[in-house]
Amino acid sequence: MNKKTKTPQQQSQAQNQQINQPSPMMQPMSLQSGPSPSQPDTSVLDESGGESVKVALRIRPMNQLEQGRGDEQCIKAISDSNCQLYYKGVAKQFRFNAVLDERCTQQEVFMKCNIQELLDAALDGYSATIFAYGQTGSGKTYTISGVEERLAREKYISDDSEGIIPRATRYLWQIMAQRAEQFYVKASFTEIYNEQLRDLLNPASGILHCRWNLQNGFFVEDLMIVECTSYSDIQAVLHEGMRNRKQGSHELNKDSSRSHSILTAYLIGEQNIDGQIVKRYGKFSFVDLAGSERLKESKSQGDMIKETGNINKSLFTLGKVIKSLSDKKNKLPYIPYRDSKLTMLLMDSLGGTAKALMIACVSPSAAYYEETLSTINYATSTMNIQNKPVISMGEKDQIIYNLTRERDLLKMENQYLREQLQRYTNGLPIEIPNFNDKNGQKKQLPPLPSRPISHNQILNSQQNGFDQQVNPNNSKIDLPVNKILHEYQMEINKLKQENDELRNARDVSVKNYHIVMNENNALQLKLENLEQIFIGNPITKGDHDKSKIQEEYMSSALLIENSDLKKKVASLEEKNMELAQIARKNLSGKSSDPNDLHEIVQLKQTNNQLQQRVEFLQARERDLLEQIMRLQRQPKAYAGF
Ligand SMILES: Nc1ncnc2c1ncn2[C@@H]1O[C@H](COP(=O)(O)OP(=O)(O)OP(=O)(O)O)[C@@H](O)[C@H]1O
Repeated sequence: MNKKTKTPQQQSQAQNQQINQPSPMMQPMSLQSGPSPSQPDTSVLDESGGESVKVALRIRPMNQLEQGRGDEQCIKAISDSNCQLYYKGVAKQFRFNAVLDERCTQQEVFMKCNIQELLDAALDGYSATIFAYGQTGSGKTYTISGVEERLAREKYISDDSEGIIPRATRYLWQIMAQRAEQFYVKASFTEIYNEQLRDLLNPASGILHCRWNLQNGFFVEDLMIVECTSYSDIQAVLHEGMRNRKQGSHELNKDSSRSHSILTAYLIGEQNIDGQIVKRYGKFSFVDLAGSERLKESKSQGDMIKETGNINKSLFTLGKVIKSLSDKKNKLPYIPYRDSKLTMLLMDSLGGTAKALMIACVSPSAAYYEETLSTINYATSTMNIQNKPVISMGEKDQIIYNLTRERDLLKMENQYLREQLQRYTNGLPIEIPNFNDKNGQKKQLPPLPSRPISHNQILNSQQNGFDQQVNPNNSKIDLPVNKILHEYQMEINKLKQENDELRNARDVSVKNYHIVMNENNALQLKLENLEQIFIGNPITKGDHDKSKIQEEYMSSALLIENSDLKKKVASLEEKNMELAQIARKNLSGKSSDPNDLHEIVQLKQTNNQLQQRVEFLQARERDLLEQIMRLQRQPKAYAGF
């Protein structure tokens, strides 16, 4: 780890620059090739690109104190996402994105909270935050970092007890080595102690200030940001910070954290897109909050009483922020972010542009029922907070990025439409295109745009076109870049035109499909009706047995006069409808996707066959009617009936 001490002014400037522009002295990481383990983005997005803050509840095992007292359990997991809280024989159920019970290992926490997905997003340029919330001694530090005293030791040896930070950073380095971009990583570690900001990597710098600017929002001025060129560098950051973090010992936790800590990894990715270097500025923050406590329970003494007061005060403000963001009915006139340092620094993660995960930690003991209920209420409100995650990048890069994304999406869709139409013309079955290249490797889909887009938005953008046309006279963009942007725009316009034509051709085919489908249904119904008339009287060509026809006619005539017949006819019609539906399904095969154009070819063939059968039956019907008419003209034929 390279530690650099700067004058406060230099640091302030460097901070803003460093986050956005890696210093030329920084060594790019060596990249190796390998399969990309990147996962699909499974975040649920609303139409406006919003995404709720995810919440996992972790129940730690009973500790020695609780076991020794013979405490009863007040909370238990009943599924992967539900838990029950008991109080005086009454059980209340709560649902979270994940519920992790006392048997859940650290590795399972990492997997079940889908932390890899958040890390992938941070590498794509998003800001992501994981924060642990809960009563003192509930397992926040254990979850976020691991066993505190082990992490602070000079020689740290990794084991199963290690928490999210070591696992996440190790994952980051594995994935960075496999991705096509070049990454630069920096890290900072700060704590809020007694409502004052301190640098855990440079404690000598004293009390730091929280500032705000347009580019970064709230940030810690003069905070040391160190370059990390390897996993061991960031491990050293964790070790150094844990060593310097304010700790205290009280009745409920011998290693109680007396401060809120924030370890941030800045991930700057550089990607070459068609000869243009596009930069993205991802960020990952691991927040370990100090635990709330009741002085009566913790029996805190001396300075710790003041610390507890400050901890509880900032957590109270956090609660107000969460409440005002989540409770839409009782909205406060403003969100009280500025009421504490903690909420200022978490502004982006709560109701902002970051992806966020809260891990709410609780003790299972009934002795802390009230604290557990309070944590659950906070956690439940937090799930209602909507963030709007965005990728962070420069304006020029952003435009290029969005244009290439638009172009690639159009190319993909046009290729698919072309394939469909080609196959339809050749009468071949339609295949869903796979996105594998010739070597069987999964093709990388174009990266996400700055604002994640929903499927509808993709469709809309393809239907409505690229609304924000690039203005070639944009003075902020230099000339060569401007030319490139113009070329992109032209290419997109061409693709859009082709897309419109292909879509029209597809629409015509879909229309045909529906016409043929309806025709077939009508024919099928007709066929069923005709066949019903001849139930029990198989129709064979050349059947000229007159006496048989007479019988048929007479029994039919009587039936028609019978009032019960109407009911029978009605039920037969119902049956026919069912049969027609079954026939329809059989006709259309397994898929009823109107886009599946091959279906139309098959349907047309079936349609011809049905037409022939119906024509035959109609001829047969005419024949019978003629014979009936003839019989009517011979009254003797009825006499004996
Ligand atoms: N899931 C768990 N499995 C095993 N031990 C745990 C678990 N969770 C917590 N512990 C242990 O319980 C003790 C308290 O946990 P921890 O220090 O993480 O609590 P905390 O919520 O961070 O408390 P504080 O707010 O006081 O800092 C530690 O000794 C920790 O190792």
